[in-house]
Amino acid sequence: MNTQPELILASSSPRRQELMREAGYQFRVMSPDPSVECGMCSSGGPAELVHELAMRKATDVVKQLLAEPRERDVVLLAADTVAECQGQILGKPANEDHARQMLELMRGRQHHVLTGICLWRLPLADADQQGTTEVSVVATTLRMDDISDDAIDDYLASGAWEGKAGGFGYQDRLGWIHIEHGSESNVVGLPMEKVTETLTRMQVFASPSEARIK
Ligand SMILES: Cc1cn([C@H]2C[C@H](O)[C@@H](COP(=O)(O)OP(=O)(O)OP(=O)(O)O)O2)c(=O)[nH]c1=O
Repeated sequence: MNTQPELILASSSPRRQELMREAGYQFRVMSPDPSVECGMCSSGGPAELVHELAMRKATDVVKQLLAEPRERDVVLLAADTVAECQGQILGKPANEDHARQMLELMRGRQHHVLTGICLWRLPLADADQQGTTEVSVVATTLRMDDISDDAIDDYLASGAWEGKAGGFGYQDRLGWIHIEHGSESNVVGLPMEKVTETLTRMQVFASPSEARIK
């Protein structure tokens, strides 16, 4: 009998799925409804925003989960990532012009990428089905070179900005965005150091053989 809790990644982000697979975790993917991100006020700053959004995404998927029969404990992971530059919070760009504005703001400047993660343990034998949650926010500091308009145009034409907070993908190895300090995986959607530490405490372990095969 499998005594480990079932791990659920509450995210439709391909990069988050890849990071968890690379680390050797076995998990099921469930997607939070994108509407949970609507109407959020960011006046509290980026850390408060990603904290709240990670919680909202997790809550949405817990609701979906409680509607299905379960045989074992569940541990669920949800996350939200934004960039911040000069006090402006930069989420996923709505279109190419929006992505251009973000890149123009960040060029030649230091900026931050923050990811909020919510880990939610839902035991089977929990009468009120509340479980326990742990929320953390991790920040990474980056700097973008003072790139030309042409370089921005080329990147935008590639379409690689789509669906990425701040309008760039660090994983695209652009050569003009550098990490000054902090976690690299945090930039692309999950602070794996923090995720692994918290999952280990919740008795969820990666399978070393899976990690080696990758
Ligand atoms: C900064 C940065 C972000 N990203 C991605 C990670 C996230 O998928 C996305 C930020 O949007 P999120 O709203 O955090 O996540 P999502 O909408 O893609 O997925 P879900 O809500 O279902 O979990 O930006 C990169 O892939 N590379 C980067 O360098």
